Amino acid sequence: MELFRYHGLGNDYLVLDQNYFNMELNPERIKLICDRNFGVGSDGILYKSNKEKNDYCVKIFNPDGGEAEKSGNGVRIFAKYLKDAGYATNEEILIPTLGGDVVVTYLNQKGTLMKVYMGEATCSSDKIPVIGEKREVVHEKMEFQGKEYFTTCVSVGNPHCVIFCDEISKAFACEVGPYVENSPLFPHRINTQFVKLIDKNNIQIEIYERGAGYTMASGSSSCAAAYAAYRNGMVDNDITVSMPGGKLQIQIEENNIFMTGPVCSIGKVILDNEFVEQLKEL
Ligand SMILES: N[C@H](CCC[C@H](N)C(=O)O)C(=O)O
Repeated sequence: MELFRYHGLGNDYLVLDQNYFNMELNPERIKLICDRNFGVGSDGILYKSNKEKNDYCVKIFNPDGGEAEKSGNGVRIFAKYLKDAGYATNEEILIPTLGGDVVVTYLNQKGTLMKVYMGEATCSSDKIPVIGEKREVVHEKMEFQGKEYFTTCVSVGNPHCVIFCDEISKAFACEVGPYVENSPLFPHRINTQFVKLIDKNNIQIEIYERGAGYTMASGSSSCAAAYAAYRNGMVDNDITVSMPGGKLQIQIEENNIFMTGPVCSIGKVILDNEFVEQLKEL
């Protein structure tokens, strides 16, 4: 059984292609594969099933075993895998995800840099979702861990809670993030970004992901944080998002979101039968 490791700005994923990994996935198997001590270790799994009628369809799983509607680094990685594995030969492809279709344009022959149409962003409470009456969740006071924060909530296919701060840090993201992720305000839980405004074209973020915790980078988080800053009138429509793992370029056209960034292939992982037997028991 083989799987393929990639990363997008230090947000690493394992690609499981049913042609090389012929085992059904379940939450327990996902958790063990993603475990950084007892398994291969990863920020998530990108699964290519043979059951889909569209060959480019991807299922996205978080290390906690839950399924995500979309992943920005994930779709860039999956597009690179499709090219590396010889499935994709065109310079532009459409990848269906649970949270809507994305369109990937390869910007070089190797496919290590690409521009992705991530779909439409929205702050509408019913689309995220956020409990309460239907409204635009922009600059709304919310309480987490007994403290009040002004938040802007965004869906780009998956849910995000964006909090603007004068200073941000990994420690702060890891302290507050779990309370936001699991707040009763968010029926599907939520990804959280802590955002420092640099200028009209630059923001810096720290990320606490739903089902994954702290990550070095996140494509959908970058889209959500940039869109939230745009909706609050803080930035223009061309924003560089800086994260601990690197930078992504976000462009906003009305509510349409475009993300440009790199992907890196790390290598193939061949699972020993001993570990495969462990997975089969789950
Ligand atoms: N944890 C996210 C999915 C991965 C997002 C992130 N890795 C990205 O690059 O967008 C969720 O549950 O919606």
